[in-house]
Amino acid sequence: MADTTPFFDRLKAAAQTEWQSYVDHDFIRQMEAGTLPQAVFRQYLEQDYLFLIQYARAYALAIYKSPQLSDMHTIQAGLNTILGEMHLHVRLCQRWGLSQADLEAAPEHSATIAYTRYVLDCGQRGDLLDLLIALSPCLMGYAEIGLRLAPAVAANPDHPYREWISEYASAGFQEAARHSALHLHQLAERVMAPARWADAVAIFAKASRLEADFWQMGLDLGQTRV
Ligand SMILES: Cc1ncc(CN)c(N)n1
Repeated sequence: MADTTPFFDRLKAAAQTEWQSYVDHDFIRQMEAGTLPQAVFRQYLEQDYLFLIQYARAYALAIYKSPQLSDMHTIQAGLNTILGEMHLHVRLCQRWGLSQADLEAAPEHSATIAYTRYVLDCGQRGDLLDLLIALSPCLMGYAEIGLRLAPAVAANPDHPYREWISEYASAGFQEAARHSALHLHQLAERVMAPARWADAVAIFAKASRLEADFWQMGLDLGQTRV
């Protein structure tokens, strides 16, 4: 009998260690507890803005790699979510006196380059499925983290990371993640040969590990630049 488990859930199960290292990173635990130092969050957020610019390029590449017009429409919705997300970064950074131009002029950290260029490379050398697998930890992981952290905000109206958590727990972001997961599943059903499974898991595991490295970069930078 064919496996009807959603493709994304199968990837998560196959790369459980890497996935957990991402969604249960110490950065997230400290954020949930409200103890994450602001210097760490700020370093992370500045790099995340640069990350999202490269991610938007990867979504544009996904449109280029789309075999069907319907794929393009779905990916365009994901791209809009990424571009919309950047308003949060601009808003929060403005409170620290950082303008959008300052953010764009900041140098990319090697962890930002490693992750984003890995994803872009998956798209350049592979097909749309390879690229969507490499992109999937981004939306789906933050949606999972947003839901997990939402009760901490509900319990504490003065939670220092209320705005950030609320963005990823929001109905709009959750819906975007659900749409992306469904699209990934439908595309895998259309084009995925069983022989590709090991490569698919390898891409997903690598992207999840690079997400974990991204949190770690925030923790490390925050310690050195207080
Ligand atoms: C590193 C990273 N990964 C995912 C997301 C959610 N779009 C993000 N903002 N930053």
